[in-house]
Amino acid sequence: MPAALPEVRATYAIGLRTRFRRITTREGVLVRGDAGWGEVSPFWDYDDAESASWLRAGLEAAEHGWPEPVRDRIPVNVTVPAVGPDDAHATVTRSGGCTTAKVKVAEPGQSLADEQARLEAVRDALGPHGAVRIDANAAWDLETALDRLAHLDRAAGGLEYAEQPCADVADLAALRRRTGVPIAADESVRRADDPLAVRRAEAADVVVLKVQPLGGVRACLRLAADIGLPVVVSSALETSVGIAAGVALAAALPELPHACGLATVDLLTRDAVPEPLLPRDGALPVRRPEPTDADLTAVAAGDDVAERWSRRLAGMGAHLAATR
Ligand SMILES: O=C(O)CCC(=O)C1=CC=C[C@@H](O)[C@@H]1C(=O)O
Ligand SMILES: [Mg+2]
Repeated sequence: MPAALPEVRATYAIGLRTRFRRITTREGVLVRGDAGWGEVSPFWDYDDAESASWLRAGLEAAEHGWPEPVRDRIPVNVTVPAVGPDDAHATVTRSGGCTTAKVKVAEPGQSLADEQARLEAVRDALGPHGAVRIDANAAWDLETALDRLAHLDRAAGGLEYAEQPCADVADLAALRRRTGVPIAADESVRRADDPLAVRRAEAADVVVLKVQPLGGVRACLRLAADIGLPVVVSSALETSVGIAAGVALAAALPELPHACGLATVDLLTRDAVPEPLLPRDGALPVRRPEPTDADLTAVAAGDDVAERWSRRLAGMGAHLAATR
């Protein structure tokens, strides 16, 4: 039997200001239940089985809400896509006071020199006291990672950490033993059959947790407790409706030693709420913005896209029901 699907209030299609993760438009559905608004927006390259966790997170938001916060502001990093140095500099400067930057590297078609120039520009914009982290999205083999990290650590004037430099947990562990740059695991947690393998292999200093891919705020809190490593909560490039779930997780974690990757609404050309979750003084407030009818109309996708999402939701629902 399929899982009960939430009430879909809008299917959205919103442009990205810069190509990110090789996409230029973000799509998803906004749902509404007794506890509030939720977002379900798995990327199109995820099948129904992998997307079922994203639906589970949207259902949690709409039907149950989230645990009580233990803090009221969430320090965040500015996210710098794989852009040129001038754009990277400007992105940091107009970030809303972020003192940590996460810089995308290993973009296909770009050179080490492109990455070095981007990192130098980011350090220049942040000043000496800011923190710079990079994300390679699992692109490098072990030897490439060792070589790149040495160069990029220098260009950045010191890296806070490198997120998912290699795909394999064994390679992350080997790299961690051979470099002074701390390692963060993202895909090895959110797309792995066994997210605890990172801990057992001593493959990471930090884990990146994302609410939708990991099936909700409560599922992430359990995972954080099981893994026992410092957590950075990051977005899955959602509207402020989805970002609010990440904020709720970051607000409920017992410890939050690093800035979170939740300042991504600015990567979208518009948001689905009147008051977007954007940083001020480098932090997001702990609140839950609500879309208005005018917002929903402004972000609404065409009928063909809405029809594709309706079929997709049914497929996710069937998987969720089968795994309950
Ligand atoms: O962590 C951040 O600063 C922003 C979120 C972010 O980088 C990502 C969001 C969505 C998809 C991913 O490719 C990407 C990531 O790998 O962390
Ligand atoms: Mg990542």
